[in-house]
Amino acid sequence: MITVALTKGRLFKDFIKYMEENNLNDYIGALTGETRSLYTVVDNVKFIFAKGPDVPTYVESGVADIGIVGSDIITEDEFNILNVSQLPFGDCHFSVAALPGQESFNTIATKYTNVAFEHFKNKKKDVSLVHLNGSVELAPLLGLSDAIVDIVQTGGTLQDNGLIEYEKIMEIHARLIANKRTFYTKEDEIYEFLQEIGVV
Ligand SMILES: Nc1ncnc2c1ncn2[C@@H]1O[C@H](COP(=O)(O)OP(=O)(O)OP(=O)(O)O)[C@@H](O)[C@H]1O
Ligand SMILES: O=P(O)(O)OC[C@H]1O[C@H](OP(=O)(O)OP(=O)(O)O)[C@H](O)[C@@H]1O
Repeated sequence: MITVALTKGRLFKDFIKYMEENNLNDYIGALTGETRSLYTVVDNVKFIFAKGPDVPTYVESGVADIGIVGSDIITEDEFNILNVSQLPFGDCHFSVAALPGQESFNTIATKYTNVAFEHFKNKKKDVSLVHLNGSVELAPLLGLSDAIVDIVQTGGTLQDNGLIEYEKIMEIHARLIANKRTFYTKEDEIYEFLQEIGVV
């Protein structure tokens, strides 16, 4: 038996869409049922459904053998895991955004304080960071910050709130991560699963 930690929310929807588009039908039925259960077992694979930042925690501990997580999560925080490979879904990017005509970028609101800190440090720019847990676009509208560092996918949220992108910081993709020990001790089962989902 192997345990696979899946990120709930958008990344899960992208994963299902990717499998549907590629006719990888082994797991779709079991994963898309109407239930609030947070795990399901299909043959030799147990899937658990977790919030993004918790997926590497499960994998690091060995409770899960492999995981699917956004690169945003493992860029923001360090985990003792194998960062195995990029997956062909979950594409978006980190950007700096603000109101049009904004001239100073001294205060930055973000969920991703480490990403923002590194970005402005590399530019040799000293900024104050304001940590928020969501709806980050509100901050420049209300004067809490000059700008934000946030994930942009369609650009719809920025547009609907009258903000524009000033700088793209980095691309984000779904990543396959693995436990440093069980990736080798359960190599055959993991390889078989990765074949079934078309990533090897
Ligand atoms: N538009 C987007 N906004 C945020 N994350 C996105 C977006 N598009 C793809 N992703 C990817 O999906 C992952 C999970 O995103 P999701 O929005 O479901 O979680 P979240 O915003 O952390 O959760 P919640 O909204 O419940 O706090 C992210 O870690 C990221 O890699
Ligand atoms: O470019 P878009 O396609 O509009 O996507 C980007 C938006 O989606 C995410 O927010 P989310 O909906 O997860 O809500 P949150 O602000 O509460 O995190 C992200 O933080 C942006 O606000």
